[in-house]
Amino acid sequence: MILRVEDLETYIGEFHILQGVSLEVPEGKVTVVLGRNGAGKTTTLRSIMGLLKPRKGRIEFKGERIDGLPAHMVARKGIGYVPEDQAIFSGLTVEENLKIAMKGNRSGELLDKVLSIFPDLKVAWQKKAGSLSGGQRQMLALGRALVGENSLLLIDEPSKGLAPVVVEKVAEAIKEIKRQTTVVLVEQNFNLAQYVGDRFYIIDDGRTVAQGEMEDLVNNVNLQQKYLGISL
Ligand SMILES: Nc1ncnc2c1ncn2[C@@H]1O[C@H](COP(=O)(O)OP(=O)(O)OP(=O)(O)O)[C@@H](O)[C@H]1O
Repeated sequence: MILRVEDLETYIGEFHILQGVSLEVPEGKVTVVLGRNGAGKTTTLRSIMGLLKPRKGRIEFKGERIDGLPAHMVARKGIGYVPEDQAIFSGLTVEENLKIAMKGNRSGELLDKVLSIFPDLKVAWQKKAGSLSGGQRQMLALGRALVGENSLLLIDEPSKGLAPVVVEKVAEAIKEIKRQTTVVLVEQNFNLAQYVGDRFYIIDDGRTVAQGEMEDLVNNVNLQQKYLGISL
């Protein structure tokens, strides 16, 4: 397991938001985190990333404890985070956004790979990120996390606000990303989750309530109705 999260408890102010989240993330796979609005999915990613400090529990990355470390240290260990609101620099070009994210890596090999996954970015190379479409901005956010040579990516709802045809592109991109990097994906779009996911976790009311192979969830209508509000 590249990442283990055990019985995590996180407060936001006085609110006890996470009350026991556990995850085991196998290397080279996409682990999807599902759950209703407000269940605690984003809070889980932010806690792993060191943006929120958990009050209890432990987080191990490659066998080493990372809970309590500040976010820049967690990032340095090789965990990339693509938040819902896409951390990109609107005033900079696509090229500048990617080159900043490359840190010390100058080989260009990773950049070539990223541009082959996202050919749209090559076309928009000299455009300001702020002038891109929603789909292109999402691809730039994913591209930035990828060129940063991370061994784990935490991706929060990449399909949010995108048209179905663009969601398909994002899905294909995540399949490609999986060939290079382990992924933890928070996603409300069940079709996308099903298409790219290998394993799943369901979080409800700040707790892990179910886990398993994605295929088992696809076949378990009861579980889908109980926690995801999917009615068939
Ligand atoms: N700054 C905050 N202050 C108080 N409560 C917060 C704050 N941020 C989040 N919460 C609460 O924490 C709970 C979990 O939020 P979180 O964003 O982790 O949920 P989520 O599962 O990612 O849902 P969504 O899909 O709506 O983003 C929610 O009830 C939310 O209202």
